[in-house]
Order: sequence, then structure tokens, then C-alpha cells
Amino acid sequence: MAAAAAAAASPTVTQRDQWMVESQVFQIYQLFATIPHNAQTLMLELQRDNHMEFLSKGLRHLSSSFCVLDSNRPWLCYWIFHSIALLGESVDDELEDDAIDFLNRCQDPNGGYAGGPGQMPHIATTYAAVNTLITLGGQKSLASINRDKLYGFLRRMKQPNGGFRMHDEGEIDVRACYTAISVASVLNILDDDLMQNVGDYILSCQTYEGGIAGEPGSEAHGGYTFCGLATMILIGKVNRLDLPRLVDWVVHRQGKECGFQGRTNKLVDGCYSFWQGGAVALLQRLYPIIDNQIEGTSQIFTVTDVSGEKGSLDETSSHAASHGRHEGTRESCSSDFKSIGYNFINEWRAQKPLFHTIALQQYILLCAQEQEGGLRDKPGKRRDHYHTCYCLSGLSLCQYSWSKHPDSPPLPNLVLGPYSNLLEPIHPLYNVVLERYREAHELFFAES
Ligand SMILES: CC(C)=CCC/C(C)=C/CC/C(C)=C/COP(=O)(O)OP(=O)(O)O
Ligand SMILES: [Zn+2]
Repeated sequence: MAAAAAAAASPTVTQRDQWMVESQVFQIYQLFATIPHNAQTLMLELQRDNHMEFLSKGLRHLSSSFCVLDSNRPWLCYWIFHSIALLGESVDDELEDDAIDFLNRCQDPNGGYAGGPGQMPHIATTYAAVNTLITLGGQKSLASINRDKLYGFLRRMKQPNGGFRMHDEGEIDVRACYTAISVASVLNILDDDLMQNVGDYILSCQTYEGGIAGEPGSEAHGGYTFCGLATMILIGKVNRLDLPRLVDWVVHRQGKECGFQGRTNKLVDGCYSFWQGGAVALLQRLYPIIDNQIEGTSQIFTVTDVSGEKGSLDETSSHAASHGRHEGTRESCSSDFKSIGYNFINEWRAQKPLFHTIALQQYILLCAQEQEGGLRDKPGKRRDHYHTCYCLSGLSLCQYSWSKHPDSPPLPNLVLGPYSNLLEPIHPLYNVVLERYREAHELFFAES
């Protein structure tokens, strides 16, 4: 039944499509293998200046059309400003100010952000707006977020089944859960009411393959898998997922092209460097919990097993062990969940990645990067800001994948190409640059 639903949801990629992509990718790798070393270094170089030019142009265009009707602009702001932050760059104050003012005009008087001024607030654009404002940083930007009203908006979107609606009368899915919980967590407005039964909803979306679907009965997909896994971590319920199966599904999504595909039998795509690569990077922090599930013990373990220190990555481990992961049991809560996002980066330790991080860097730099600036899905596709954002986010995760601390500089052999390719590290649960996350955390958690 689940398999039939999945098959219907997934238009089959023909063998011909797959061969076309493979042959394009392998031609690039073959060319790379035959050229002199200095030409190889050039080919592997992150084209920082050209990427900045592409991003700045996008921003100027966006700024000049801030008054035009379009429902995607908070997302464009996030993709562009986050990419710029990943490159360790900034733009002039006027453009930043324009963006803050524009997002403020998207903020609904009753909470949340819409895709444009006067439009209906939407949880996904709220996530994009909040992440942009955190990325811009500074008092004006962070203080512009009306957290009380935003909390009210999230409560109105909350559904009895544990999920969230994207907007008034909108769809309920795993993206809505992630964007709601991510925003609530980073802004320190997360509480028991928002978290109520979210774990049950996400659990009902884990499929027979091991990955997570957008909604119950659909096909496992990388985008939703990242969203579902990050949500479960943020609410302290990650042990309820079948993690060994999830690992098995996600690591097998990295193909011979070296990049990731979003779902079984589909084509490789640069944006999954973050969605799938990000899910694996999160799983890399959960080894003790995964080992425990593999061993099938009902031993009650504490967060000390995960972090070596007091923390709250999974405050319901004992609950899951004693009641079974798949029961829709009532979820207990404690105030520890508020620090999960913060503990996640502070209790970091060096761990071996679960995927081939150099191979993924190779796909991003040689196949997804346009030498003239911007990144893309695959060779033959056009660059765009969405793929630029998620290819760079995935690249950053690869570069720091072996690091002892989330921001300790990696050894040169872990960064493919010249060391100048090194990007800024991100907080993998929220996908904002770590330093910007820390500034926001200081402000939003100061009073608690
Ligand atoms: C935070 C947030 C809003 C997250 C969004 C997550 C995300 C990327 C979900 C993917 C949605 C989806 C099923 C795409 C399939 O497109 P496709 O059929 O064109 O691609 P495919 O062939 O690669 O599956
Ligand atoms: Zn894509």
C-alpha cells in the first residue's frame, strides 16, 4: 500500500535520463583527470568573486523590485544573504537596511511573515524572513521581529494531529513542522503547546524505506527527511525515529556521480548536498543513540552518552525505550528542550562522517558550480539563488565534517581545492551561519 502510493508519487526517471546525466558528469571528471595539476586547481577553485557578483546582482534586482507583487521575496532574501554570509562577505548597509525594511513590511500585524507586503502570513516565508534577519544581525534587524505575535501565529497554525498548516487553510506537512519549530526554537518561543504531538506526526511520515515523506503515505524525500529529522532533534524526540533505517536510506542517496539524489531512482541534484548532506551531518551527531537502537537495548541512557556533558538532545530516550518508538504516546516535556539548539553546537566532538565528503565537494565544485558565478542543480541546468544557497550550505558542511568543534578550521586535506575555498561554518539545525546564530541566541535568550 505504502509502496504503491510511493510509486504513484514518483515519476520514473528513464534509463536514458540517468545515462545522460552520468555521461555529462563523467565527461567532466575525465577531463579533470587528464589536465595538468595547475589547471585542476583552477577548476576546483570556488569562484568567490563571481559568486558575489551573481549574488549582488540578484540583491540589487530584488531591492529595485521590493515594491512589486511577488510571493517569494523573503526566500530570495534568505538564499542570497545566507550565501553571502557563507562566503564570509557582506553588502553595503543600504541594501541590508532595505531588506530589513522590506521584511518588516511583510510582517503581519497579527504575527508571521508573508511573501510580500499585505499578503497572507505563511510559515515557510516566516522561516525565510527570520533566518534572513538573523543572518543580517544587529539590533535593528533582530529587534524588528515581533516574537509575541509570531508565537500567536504559530499557535493558530497548530493542528490537533500535531502538525502545522503552512498558512490559514493551507497544507499540513513536514516542512511546516520544521519551519515552525525551527523559528520557535531559534527565537526562544518554543513551548509544550507548540511541540504537542509533533513527534507523532513526524513519526507517521517515516516510510518503509527509512527516509521521511512530506505527509503520511507519501514517498521518502531528502527535503522532508532533513526537515523531519531536524524537527525531531529540536523537540528532543529523535530517538522515536528508526535511526538505523534512516541512516541506511540517506547514505545510499549519494550516487556514483558523487552528489546526492532526493529520492530513490531520481537524478542527482546539487541542492540535496544540503538536504541529504545536512541530514547525514545531523545523524553524525547521534551515534550513541543509533548504536543503542542497533543493539536494541532497553537500557535507559542519558544525554551524557551523547555529549559527555549534561544536555538535552533526547530527553525522552527512556520514554521511547519503555513505550516503543512507534506508539503514538503522549509526549512529555521539560524546559530542557529550549537549549537543544544551543547544546547541539556546544557539545560537539570529532566524529567520522557517514558519507564521502570529498566526493560531494567534487560534485559541487566541478558539476554544480558555474565558473561565471552561481551554482546549479546539475550540468546543463541554469544557476539560481536557491541552488547557490543549498550547494554552498552543503559545501560548508562537508568542509567542517571532521571538525572537533563546529567551527574549528579543518585540516587542508579535508577541503577539496585550494584552502581559500573554505566557507563559514553553519548551525546545521537552522542553516544559518554559526556566528550569526550565536549573536541571535545571546539576544533572544538573554532574558531567560
Ligand atoms: C525548509 C523547507 C521549506 C524545506 C523544503 C524541503 C524540500 C526541498 C522539499 C522537496 C519537495 C519535493 C518533493 C521536491 C521534489 O521535486 P522534484 O520531483 O522536482 O525533484 P526530485 O526529482 O529531485 O525528487
Ligand atoms: Zn535542486
